[in-house]
Amino acid sequence: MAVAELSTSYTKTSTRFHSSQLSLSSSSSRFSDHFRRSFRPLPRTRNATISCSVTSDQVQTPIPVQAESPKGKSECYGVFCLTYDLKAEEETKSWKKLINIAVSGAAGMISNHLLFKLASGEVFGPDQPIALKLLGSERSIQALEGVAMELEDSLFPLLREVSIGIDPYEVFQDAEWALLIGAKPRGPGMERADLLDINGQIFAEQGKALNASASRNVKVMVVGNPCNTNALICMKNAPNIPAKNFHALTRLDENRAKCQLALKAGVFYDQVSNMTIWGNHSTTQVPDFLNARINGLPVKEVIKDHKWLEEEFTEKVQKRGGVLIQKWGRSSAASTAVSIVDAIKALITPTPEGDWFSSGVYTNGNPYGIAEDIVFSMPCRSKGDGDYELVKEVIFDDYLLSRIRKTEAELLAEKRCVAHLTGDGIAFCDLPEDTMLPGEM
Ligand SMILES: NC(=O)C1=CN([C@@H]2O[C@H](COP(=O)(O)OP(=O)(O)OC[C@H]3O[C@@H](n4cnc5c(N)ncnc54)[C@H](OP(=O)(O)O)[C@@H]3O)[C@@H](O)[C@H]2O)C=CC1
Ligand SMILES: O=C([O-])CC(=O)C(=O)O
Repeated sequence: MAVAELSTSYTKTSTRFHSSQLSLSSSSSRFSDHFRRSFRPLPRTRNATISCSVTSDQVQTPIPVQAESPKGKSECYGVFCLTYDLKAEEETKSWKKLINIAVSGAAGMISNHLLFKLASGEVFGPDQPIALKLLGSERSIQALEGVAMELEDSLFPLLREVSIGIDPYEVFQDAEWALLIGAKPRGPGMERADLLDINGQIFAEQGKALNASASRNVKVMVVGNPCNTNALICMKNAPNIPAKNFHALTRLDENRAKCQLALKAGVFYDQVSNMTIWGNHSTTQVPDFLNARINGLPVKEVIKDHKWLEEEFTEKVQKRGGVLIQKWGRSSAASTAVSIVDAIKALITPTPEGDWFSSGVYTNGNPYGIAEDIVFSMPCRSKGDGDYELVKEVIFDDYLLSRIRKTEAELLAEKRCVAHLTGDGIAFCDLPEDTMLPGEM
C-alpha cells in the first residue's frame, strides 16, 4: 500500500510516535543516530508501520507493512513510523522496562522545559527508557506536533516512544506517571471561583480518564493551578487509584524557601534541609522556619532576626511567583520544571537520612490535626519506591499553628467551592477575599 495513499486519512486526534520501539539492533548508539538520519521522515500514515531489519554493517530499505496499531486509534508520524526488527543489543540489555509518562499541557511553557529533562534521563536515570504520552487540545495540537518534532530531532536514546493526542482516556492509557500541567490561566477580572470551576472541570475529566485508562498504581503530580484543589478533584474522580498517589506540586515553594534562607544565612543552599511548606500553593502557604535546618542547626539559631523570618521571609516565599511575573511578564516555567524533577526524584530515591521534602498530599489520618479530606502540603519521606510517609518528628508553636489554620481554612473554602466536582453535593463559594495564587499580586 502506498504511503501517500495512507497519509490522506491521517487525523490529529491521536498521533503515536513509534520512535524506538525502534530498539535498534545495531551494536552502537552512534549507529542508531546514523540510522535515524538515513531516512527522510515519511508522510503520516494511518494504521501502518514500516518495518525493516538492520545489522550493524547493513541498512535495508524499509518495507511498508500493514500493522494493527496497538491501541486501535494511534497514528504514527514521520521517522517514528519506522519500526525496526529489534534484536536486543548489548547496551540495551541492562535497561529497565519502559515506563509510560503522561504529560498534560504538553505544549505549554513548563512542559517545554520538562519534557527534555524527562527524555534525557535526568529524571528517571540513564538506564530507564521512557514513553512520553502528550496531552494537548484542539487549540494546541499543531504546537504539540512541533514539540514532538523537537523531541525527534534531539535523538534521545532513552526516548522510545512519543504519542500525542487530545483525548485523555487515550493518552493516559497505561500511564505510570501523570504530570498534569495544563490548566487555564486566570485572566483579568476572572473570579477565583470561576477559575476553580473551569480548571476543576478539566481535572474532574482527567481524574475519570486516569481511573479508566491509567496503570492502577499511577503516580499523579498536579501542577496546574490551583493545584491543591485540582489534585483533590482529580483524586475524587479516580476512586480506583489510591488517594496516596496524588500530589500537588509545592516543591517549587520549598526550593524558593531554601534559597531565601541560604541567602540570609550566607550559606550555599544545599546546607538548608528539613524545609516544609505547609498547606496551599497560594499566598497563604506556610514556609516552616521552625523545623527547617541550616548546616544541621535549627534556622532560628542561625538566623537571629526572627522578625525577618516571620515577616519578610514568609512573604517573600509566598509572593515569589508574583514578583517574577512582574519582572519577566510570564510565570516561572524553568524553575517549575526543575521542581517537578525534584518532586519526582524525591519519590523514586530514598530521602537522605534525617531530611524530608514537601508535597501536597491527601490528609487522610494525618498526625498534625489538619482537617481531613483536603490536599495539603506536608513533610514527607520516601524509601524511593514511589510512595511516601508523613514525617512525625515536627514541632509547632503558636505562630506556625496560626498560619497553618489560615491556609487550612482557605483550602476548606476551596473544597466547598468545588463540591459539585468532588461528589460532595452542592457547591458553596465563600472564599476568603485575599485568596491568591503565588503568581497573583
Ligand atoms: N504548582 C506550581 O508550583 C506551579 C504551577 N503553575 C501552573 O502551571 C500551569 C501551567 O503553566 P505554564 O506551562 O506556564 O502555562 P502555559 O500557559 O504555557 O500552558 C498551559 C497549558 O494549559 C493548557 N490549557 C488547558 N486549558 C486551557 C484553557 N482553558 N485556556 C488556555 N490554556 C489551557 C494549554 O494547553 P492545551 O491547549 O494543550 O490544553 C496550555 O498549553 C498553570 O496553571 C500555572 O498556574 C505554574 C508555576 C508553578
Ligand atoms: O500563579 C502562577 O501561575 C505561578 C505560580 O504558581 C508560581 O509561580 O508559584
